[in-house]
Amino acid sequence: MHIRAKLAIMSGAINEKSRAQHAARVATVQKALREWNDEGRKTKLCTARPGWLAMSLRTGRYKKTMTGIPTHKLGNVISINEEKRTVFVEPNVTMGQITATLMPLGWTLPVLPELDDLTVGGLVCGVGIESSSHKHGLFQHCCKGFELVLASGEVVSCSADNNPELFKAVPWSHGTLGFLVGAELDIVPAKPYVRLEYVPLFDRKTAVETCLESYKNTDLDFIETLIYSRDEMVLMKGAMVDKPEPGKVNAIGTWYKPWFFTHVRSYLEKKKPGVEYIPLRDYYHRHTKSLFWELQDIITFGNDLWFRVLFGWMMPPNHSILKRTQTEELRKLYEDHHVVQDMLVPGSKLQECLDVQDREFGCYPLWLCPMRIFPEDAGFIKPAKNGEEMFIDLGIYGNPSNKDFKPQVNLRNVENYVRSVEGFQMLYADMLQSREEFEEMFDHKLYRKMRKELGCEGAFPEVYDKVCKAARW
Ligand SMILES: NC(=O)C1=CN([C@@H]2O[C@H](COP(=O)(O)OP(=O)(O)OC[C@H]3O[C@@H](n4cnc5c(N)ncnc54)[C@H](OP(=O)(O)O)[C@@H]3O)[C@@H](O)[C@H]2O)C=CC1
Ligand SMILES: C=C(/C=C/[C@@H](C)[C@H]1CC[C@H]2C3=CC=C4C[C@@H](O)CC[C@]4(C)[C@H]3CC[C@]12C)C(C)C
Repeated sequence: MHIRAKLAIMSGAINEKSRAQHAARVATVQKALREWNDEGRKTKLCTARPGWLAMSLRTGRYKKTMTGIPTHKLGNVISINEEKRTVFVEPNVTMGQITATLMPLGWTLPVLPELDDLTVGGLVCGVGIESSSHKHGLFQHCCKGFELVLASGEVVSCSADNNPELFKAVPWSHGTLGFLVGAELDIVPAKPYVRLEYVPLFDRKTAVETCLESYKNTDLDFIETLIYSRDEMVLMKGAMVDKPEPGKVNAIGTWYKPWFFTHVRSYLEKKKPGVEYIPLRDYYHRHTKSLFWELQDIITFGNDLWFRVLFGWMMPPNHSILKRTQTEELRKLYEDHHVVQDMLVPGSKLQECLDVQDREFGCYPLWLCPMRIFPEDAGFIKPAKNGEEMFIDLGIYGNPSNKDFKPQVNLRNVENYVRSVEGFQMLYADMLQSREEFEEMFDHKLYRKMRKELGCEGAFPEVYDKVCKAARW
């Protein structure tokens, strides 16, 4: 089957047919926009993808008041160009779909964010990061081109050579310049296994130095750190390989296997490094089964052996079902007593940033994922003034141990700190900054220029108006 699929793709037969089907689906987006124009542009626009499907704790209030454009009906992989090493996909294609489609053909994405349900549209118009970002940058840096439908209904394409300003302005724009209907993404050869080296580290200062040094190693395909307490962390260094060493394969994605973060923690208990060979797809989706470590607060016995053996195949509960069935009380509980945040800070500030995290939240475990911000790619994000390219995503997910935790105080303090070190906040999470503070964190120059040129005012809200606290519940 895979060989036949490959032959058909190479002959172009599938590519041509699906391109025609894609054009028909784009026409439905254009039609919706024409109707909105004909009806006198009564409200602003957003996508019609229901808010509870979004990979965020929150749901946009604006979904109820704005006109929804049905981009979420576009969910197919359209064509693969093995010579050019690209794949053309529609915006509602998910990361799970991408690995299932590309890997049997021997390809993968350079940056493949790890939760199965993340969509290309959300990662392009928001931001995407993964443990290969120390080498390849953000999801946006692995995109060759975008196809958009503007508020007027016109279809435009952009890439580094064609319409380069629009190309730079789309990432982080949250659907406020136009509707993404297609994206051409880089692909790279996939190997069947990841050789993963686990390195337990015990003293914060030296551990952070060791991590920062390793993050520079672009010979590694993957690198990340999980931090379990002030002075306990495990650095993981991964490289794609063709063949595993006998007896060292660990298919961590199998339903009865322990949650990945608990498996990683076992290296702290053993107090010595180790090497395993993990099937590539299992590696990519290693944090999916336990939603990082969020599932331990939802199904407290979810990692017990009996549960894994009997019900592990059902995990994780779909985040959108959890959102859809969330009561107001539970929502409030999460809002007041739970942190889900990703702060992108310059590497040189990591030590300090961990201290700020301890003081304001005191959440553990933490996720460290290094990433590059290249000066030439800057758009909504500004490169560091001192030329530093290595940033670290500090992922904070869990219940704060700070007994006096108040989001309005402690999250605000962390946001202020991140802004003061020229860092960035990922915008899928609660964002409490004022409009002025937000404009200090993110560069609005190119964005505003594009909004003017494309006639976005009156058609789309600004990013701030989609991501601030008042816009979501
Ligand atoms: N590893 C990672 O990188 C992770 C990233 N995330 C975050 O989750 C989000 C992605 O989640 P996902 O559920 O896929 O996406 P979302 O539905 O959350 O969309 C994110 C933003 O992109 C806009 N958008 C999505 N598709 C389109 C489109 N076709 N055209 C125009 N605008 C669009 C949405 O607009 P609208 O609100 O109008 O629908 C929204 O503002 C990103 O913001 C990402 O940063 C979360 C977890 C992990
Ligand atoms: C951004 C990153 C990772 C983020 C994840 C840890 C969170 C992204 C979306 C979060 C969730 C969405 C909805 C939920 C429903 C609630 O009832 C329970 C919590 C949750 C499952 C919540 C949990 C955390 C997320 C999965 C990195 C990788 C850049």
